[in-house]
Amino acid sequence: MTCHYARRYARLVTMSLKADAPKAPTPPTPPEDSPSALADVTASDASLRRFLHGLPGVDAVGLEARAASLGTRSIKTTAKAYALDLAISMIDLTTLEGADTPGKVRALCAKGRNPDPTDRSTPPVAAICVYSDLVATAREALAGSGVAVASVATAFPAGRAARSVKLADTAEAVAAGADEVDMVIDRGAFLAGRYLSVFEEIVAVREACGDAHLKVILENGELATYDNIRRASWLAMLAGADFIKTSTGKVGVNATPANTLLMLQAVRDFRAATGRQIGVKPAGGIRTAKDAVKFLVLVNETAGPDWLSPTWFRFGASSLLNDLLMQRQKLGTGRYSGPDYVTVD
Ligand SMILES: O=C[C@H](O)COP(=O)(O)O
Repeated sequence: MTCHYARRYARLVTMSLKADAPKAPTPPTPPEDSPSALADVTASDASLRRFLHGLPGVDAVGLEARAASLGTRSIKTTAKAYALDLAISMIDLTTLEGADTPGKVRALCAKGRNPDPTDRSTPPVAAICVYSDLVATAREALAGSGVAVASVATAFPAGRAARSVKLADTAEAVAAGADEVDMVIDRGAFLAGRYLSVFEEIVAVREACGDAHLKVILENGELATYDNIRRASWLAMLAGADFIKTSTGKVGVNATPANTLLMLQAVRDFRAATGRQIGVKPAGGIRTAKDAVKFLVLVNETAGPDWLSPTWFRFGASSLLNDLLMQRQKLGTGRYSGPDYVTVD
């Protein structure tokens, strides 16, 4: 990347980060020279480092204050009904336990495709997310439902394996019928500043995905700083991620309003710079309808309404659906059902 491009992109990002209001919903026309500019950015370890370290530093206090203030917004009852259904339709209903069985995955698939058998107006979830060896089971259980199969891959959650193993893991998941692959980045390489190695690995996994969508998990809880989360977001987007995802759900700090807000800014700015829209998936620790609605407010106010659909925003969650169903039922009938209303996963 030339200094000219570094300055130009840094300026563009700085400008768009200054505005609090969401951007216009129509994707802007990308700069005419954007492909060559992006190729320059990733031409070498040095140019990639220059670009990532040229991104504006994150004002941590401002970021957290903004996330907290958006979290206090209340929404009207009519908007709440819409928000609950939207949140359900955005769930990647997840089971990622060592003790997972085909039976458990089949039960989860049945729940995901028809979350409330007493109310057929309840939308299905977006996807069922499982380990790669259970993809075939999920594929069969979801046949004809329109619910996607997502598979974690690349030696999830640690990502500590040879690249050949990670690529084989990805290829197997896709061959078994995964529509979406959730990979983890090599945090060790990232934190050591070996950005090009992380970039190349994402590119290789992207290739192994074929037509499957690629979600790139940054594992924010291990990246130590907000500046690193911004850098990792840009790195993943430059490498061809379809989605950037906060966390595996397996470390101490997972999705937070602040780190999700930061990633929403990144996808907004990336689209302004390149014309390419990338999705965002907060995952881990999102368990209540109240929290889900707060995240939807963040999406609307930061990236904008273009991201308010399952195509561009997902919740990675194992138990959020239960609370959304309880709140949905309360909204419809004025009371909560008994404890048997939702299945316990
Ligand atoms: O990607 C999804 C997470 O692993 C699920 O986390 P959770 O059990 O905290 O909802």
